[in-house]
Amino acid sequence: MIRIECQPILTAAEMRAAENAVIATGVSVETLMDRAGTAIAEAVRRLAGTNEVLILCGPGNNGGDGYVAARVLAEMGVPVRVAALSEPKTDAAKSARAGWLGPIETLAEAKHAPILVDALFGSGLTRPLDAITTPTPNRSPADAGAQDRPLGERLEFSWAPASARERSVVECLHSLGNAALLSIAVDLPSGLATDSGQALSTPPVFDLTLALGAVKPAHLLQPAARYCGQIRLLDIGVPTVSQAEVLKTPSLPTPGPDSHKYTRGMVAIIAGTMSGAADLAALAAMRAGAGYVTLLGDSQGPPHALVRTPFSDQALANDRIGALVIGPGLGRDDTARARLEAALNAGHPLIIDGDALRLLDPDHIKALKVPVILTPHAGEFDALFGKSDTDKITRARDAATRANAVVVFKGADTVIAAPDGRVRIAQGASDWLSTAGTGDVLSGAIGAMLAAKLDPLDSACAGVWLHGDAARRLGPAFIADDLAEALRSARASL
Ligand SMILES: NC(=O)C1=CN([C@@H]2O[C@H](COP(=O)(O)OP(=O)(O)OC[C@H]3O[C@@H](n4cnc5c(N)ncnc54)[C@H](OP(=O)(O)O)[C@@H]3O)[C@@H](O)[C@H]2O)[C@@H](O)CC1
Ligand SMILES: [K+]
Repeated sequence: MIRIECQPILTAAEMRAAENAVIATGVSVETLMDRAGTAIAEAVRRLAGTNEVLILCGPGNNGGDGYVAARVLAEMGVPVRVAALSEPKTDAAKSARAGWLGPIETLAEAKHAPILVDALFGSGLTRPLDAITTPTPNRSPADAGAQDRPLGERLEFSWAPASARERSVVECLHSLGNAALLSIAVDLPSGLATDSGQALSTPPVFDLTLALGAVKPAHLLQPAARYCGQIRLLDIGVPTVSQAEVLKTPSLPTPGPDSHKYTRGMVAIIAGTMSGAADLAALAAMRAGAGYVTLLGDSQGPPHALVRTPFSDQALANDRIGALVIGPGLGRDDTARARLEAALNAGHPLIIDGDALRLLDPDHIKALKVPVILTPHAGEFDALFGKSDTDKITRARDAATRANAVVVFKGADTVIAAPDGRVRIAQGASDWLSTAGTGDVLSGAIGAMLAAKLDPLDSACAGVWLHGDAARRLGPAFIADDLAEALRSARASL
């Protein structure tokens, strides 16, 4: 089981292409399925101990992985049962099914077990699970329970119309998941759309998802990601490359004996109508490691290390400024517009956030000759680039190309896109980040990275990573001031 940090992220089609490339070298689908099922069985055995395992198998290759895992677990001596939704449809899944010599229960009648393994649907799911009625096996009501059926006896399913007494697949999955001590999804929790991260149906929240061969967008994008629990990658011998990767822990420059405040980087923050937001960005820039932070605008108070200067074209012209942050608390009045115009023309690398994003034209940004990082949340993104039903990765990538800027599309699933198509997605954001001022903190942290001369994509990634790590350290109910302070601990952990 491999941690997913830094791993390539593949869509369903990209994963199929990667598998087909391996198949073209003479490796059969059955071999890939055998590798997948064996890796699943090994992972499950480590977690299950002596507990009984129930594996739910669907009609496609995800179900095939489940049958292989069941066979291998049984060979390992782990108590295992199988429940199926229907007969397998693909040749590989049929062959995997044939290798399982134990009985098969119906999903609707399956009794729970301490360990639940969901191999109903993976990357092939195209429609909601509720569209499925539970199948009924062709056997008499007097027939004994499936568990008592002799080894190897086949159970033929037929598809019956839904009746009031039939349980939907979603209901079965929830009730078995709720009763389990540990629930594990094979590749993806059943019900999730691989590429968009939408929940076509609502699965239970799993404890662990075992991604096969590669991380998929649904492991990271909301709402899908919330159902995955911990995510681990299983290697099935399929080489993968992608321009999209899971955000990694940054490697940041540390000061040496020759360092001084300017070599560590000077960040200027432009204040506006709500100076507290600019104060938060400034504090964050300092705690993220900037050598010199100046706040241009009308504000007072600690910390004393923050250099407060009235806004002027002359103050903005300081050629030591390595990153200029504009937007937090800027307002949207004429003064705000004038300050934004001055910032765009100042010739410094820019982080544009908050109110400034509401005043911008993306095609204007494209014409700028300096590195630009935009940090919109969903509302600001829609206002700047327009609404769309397309997935978040594609939207962020298209926006980055259109504006010729790094775009940090914020949220519980922050997507960072560069104009050249590279994408990084953060995982495991704290839900407690949903509080006022955390966006201001992020813009300051990114400012510190850009001023330290990291390239724009690396700056955005490092800022998002530090921000996420600081939030995790704080636990519940922190405020943005705490978050800015905690950036120091996040940096110290590197
Ligand atoms: N390819 C490889 O080399 C390897 C692939 N691997 C594994 O394969 C998985 C992908 O397999 P997959 O493509 O067969 O898709 P899967 O998720 O099993 O489901 C598709 C089936 O479900 C059906 N179906 C869809 N929606 C439905 C609905 N709502 N209600 C009812 N039915 C529905 C659909 O029917 P159809 O849409 O064609 O009518 C089809 O029969 C992947 O996640 C990984 O686990 C590994 O073994 C490694 C090697
Ligand atoms: K699954």
